[in-house]
Amino acid sequence: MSARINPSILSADFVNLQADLERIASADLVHVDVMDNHFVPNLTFGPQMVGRIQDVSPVPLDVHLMISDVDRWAPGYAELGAYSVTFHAEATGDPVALARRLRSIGARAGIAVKPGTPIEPYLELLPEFDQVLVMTVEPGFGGQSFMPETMPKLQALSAEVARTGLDVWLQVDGGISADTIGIAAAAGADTFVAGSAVYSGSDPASNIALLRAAAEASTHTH
Ligand SMILES: O=C(CO)[C@@H](O)[C@H](O)COP(=O)(O)O
Ligand SMILES: [Fe+2]
Repeated sequence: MSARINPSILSADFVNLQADLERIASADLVHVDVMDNHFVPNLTFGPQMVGRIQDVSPVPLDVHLMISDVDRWAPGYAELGAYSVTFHAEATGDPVALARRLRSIGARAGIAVKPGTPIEPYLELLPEFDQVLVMTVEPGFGGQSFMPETMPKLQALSAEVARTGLDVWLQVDGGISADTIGIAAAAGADTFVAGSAVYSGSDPASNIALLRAAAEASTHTH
């Protein structure tokens, strides 16, 4: 497996975003955190801004919706061309219907769970999704500490992926660094979001390479 590294632009410079996007051209996807100050206590940007990011980004968009009323808003992100659109399980009453709608528009459909949300109810729904995002911090802010107690959810997901042979990506988001990425990779994650660990310091490209090497080293030894 080649580890996918998706830098989060939550840690980028919002007034020099195009330049900060070009600095992560060696990444697999760019992770775009949409927050509404309702589902989470923080506010970022909406469809107009994400549309412009889509226009200029050197890599495809991995949109993470931390918003309420997601059934209303998520399809618009698929329509503007996002490669994947991930919504929170806690924000919709019908995750399967929403995932089908996103796929019908042409996006990969992702479902995310907060640290306190169990994964068991979603295991049997895996064929409906292209990606599952296990939050490794409480959603809302970058720069928080990785929560290792979320790892059993990844182990359950990767066992189910192995059992079924489905091609579902297992993503982690929050507190991922060169020190923690190996823990998540060993538990079964294959797609890694990193904000502060990519944009801190002067060279995001070498941070991406470091993270990729650390994830792959850990995957190969397990
Ligand atoms: O969704 C979120 C936060 O809610 C993330 O995507 C953060 O942006 C990750 O930042 P770091 O923990 O890597 O600094
Ligand atoms: Fe995120």
